[in-house]
This record gives sequence, C-alpha cells and structure tokens, in this order.
Amino acid sequence: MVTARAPATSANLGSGFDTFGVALSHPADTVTVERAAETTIEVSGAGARYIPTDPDENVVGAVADALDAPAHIHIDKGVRPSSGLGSSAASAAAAAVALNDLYDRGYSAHDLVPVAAEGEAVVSGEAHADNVAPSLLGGFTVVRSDDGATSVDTDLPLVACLPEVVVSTRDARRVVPESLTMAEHVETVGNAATLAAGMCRSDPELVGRGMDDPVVTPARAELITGYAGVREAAFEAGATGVTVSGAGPSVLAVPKPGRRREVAAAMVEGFADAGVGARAYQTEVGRGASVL
Ligand SMILES: Nc1ncnc2c1ncn2[C@@H]1O[C@H](COP(=O)(O)OP(=O)(O)OP(=O)(O)O)[C@@H](O)[C@H]1O
Ligand SMILES: N[C@@H](CCO)C(=O)O
Repeated sequence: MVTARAPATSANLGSGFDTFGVALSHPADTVTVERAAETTIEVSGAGARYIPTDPDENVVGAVADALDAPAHIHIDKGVRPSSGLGSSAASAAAAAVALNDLYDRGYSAHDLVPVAAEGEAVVSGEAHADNVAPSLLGGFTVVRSDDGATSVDTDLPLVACLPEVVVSTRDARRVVPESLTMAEHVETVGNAATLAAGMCRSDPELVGRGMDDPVVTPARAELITGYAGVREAAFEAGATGVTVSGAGPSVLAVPKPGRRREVAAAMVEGFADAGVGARAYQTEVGRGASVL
C-alpha cells in the first residue's frame, strides 16, 4: 500500500492563460493505492458525493490505465471539486505518484506530467497540464504544448478565496473570447513576462502587477457573483494582484508582506457583501506531490 499527497494549484495567474500555474502549500488531496486485478475507486472528503467512482469517469482511472497499474484507489479530497483550485489535477497527480511507486515504474515527476494530464482529459476533454504540472513539480510552472513543463521555486504568500458557488471548467471555457487585438496581445505579453520575472525574484509587487489580463479574466469574472467587490476589497487590504484562480470560482490574491491575514478577511467579507459564503486559504507557493 502506498499513500501520496498532491497539492491544490492555481492555473493561469491572469496573464498566463493555459500556461502558468502555482502549487499551493495547502489544501491537498491524499491518495492511497493497493495492487488489484482491476481498478476500483473510493472517495471521501470535500465534495466526495459529487465525484464519480467509475474509473472511466474519475481522473485517477485514466492515470491507472496510462501507467498500466490497476489498483484499489482511495481518494481523500482536501480540494473541493469545481473550485478553480485544481481539484481533479490534485487527485491525478497524487495517483500518478502513488502508482509509480507501487509498481516501481521509475518515472520522474516531469515524466508523470503527461500521464496525469491524461486524467484531466477525462474531465475537460483536453489533456491540459497547467494544473497537473505545478501539482507534480511544485513552485511556479510554465507549460507549453510542445515541450513539457518548466518549474521555478519561489517564495510567495498567497490567498485563495473559495466561494460557495460552483463554476465548471467546461462552462468557463465557453466564455473565453476567440480572438484578441494586437494592443491586448502586447499588454498580455508584457504582464506575463513581468509576472515570470517576479516569480524568479520572489517579488510580490512584480507578480501582482503582472497578473492583469485584459482578455480572459474579465469574461470569466462575470460568472462569479461578487467578483468586482472582492477584488477591490483585496486591493484595499494590501494585495498587489488579484485574479480568477483557474477557471473559477476561487479568487487568487498576492498579499504584500505581512498583509495575508487582512487580505483573506477582506475577500471573505467581499463575498459576504454579495450574499455569498466563502472561505479563504492563507497559503503560499508550495512543493509538489510526494509519497508519504
Ligand atoms: N478525482 C477527482 N477529483 C475531483 N473531481 C473529479 C475527479 N474525477 C472526476 N472529477 C470531476 O471533475 C470535475 C471537476 O473538475 P474541474 O476541472 O471542473 O474543477 P477543478 O479541478 O477544481 O478546477 P480547475 O481546473 O479550474 O482548477 C467534476 O465534475 C468532478 O466530478
Ligand atoms: N487553464 C485552464 C485551467 C482550468 O482547468 C482554464 O482556465 O480553463
């Protein structure tokens, strides 16, 4: 029997749509695997009743197939599904690490990125790696379709505020604009490059400034009740940048040093003002998945 933990993640970071991601130090999923003739799945924890146990519908079933590693798989969810915090990716990453160890496959964390991404295809129809890469590798990650993932360790406090509403990735992808102007392209590239430089320097001011995105985030913000008020409240409380986490509904903020608690409280209050319950994780950029 092998148990692995894989962290929640926040994809996009505004300017890096489908490209950037970070691992959060918490929350996380924990997956325990035992050799079996056929894969079976059991789920407990946050939102467990919304998660299918059929291996054809759960991300970990696709991971077990990809590794040719049938097992009884128990998923303990710390990351609520449809949260924008990479819930399905956390299960896929933890299962990949646990099954790799159980069956002595010898793959590296980088090798496991496309394996865990097969799990994501079960949920969204596409093998996106922008959540599984940070969940496996930790730190700040950049994924490109043709050459895997690059990761950078960084030291950065974060607040991830999860409201009690559900936005599915499928719905959030439907509102993504099909085109952008040259001016929007130039602004986005400038912001993304600023953010990446900020991550390399562990500089919350640069990261926050680079999170602005004139294209995808405004369209998705419309799906999140209270987003504008939450954003404003976070800035007033000392955030350097605020954006939609992944496909939403979570909202991610980078607090100035020493302001994390205030930013978290302001975001919860911002959602409350819009009549929406929410919880805020006071977290930071963390490590990737590991066997416990
Ligand atoms: N092991 C799993 N954990 C969580 N969700 C799963 C799992 N297997 C299948 N799913 C399904 O995936 C969907 C949730 O995935 P979705 O991509 O919408 O949310 P998310 O992973 O929290 O978000 P995001 O990728 O935006 O950060 C739900 O429909 C859920 O039933
Ligand atoms: N990059 C993806 C992350 C969610 O899976 C999106 O924003 O749609």
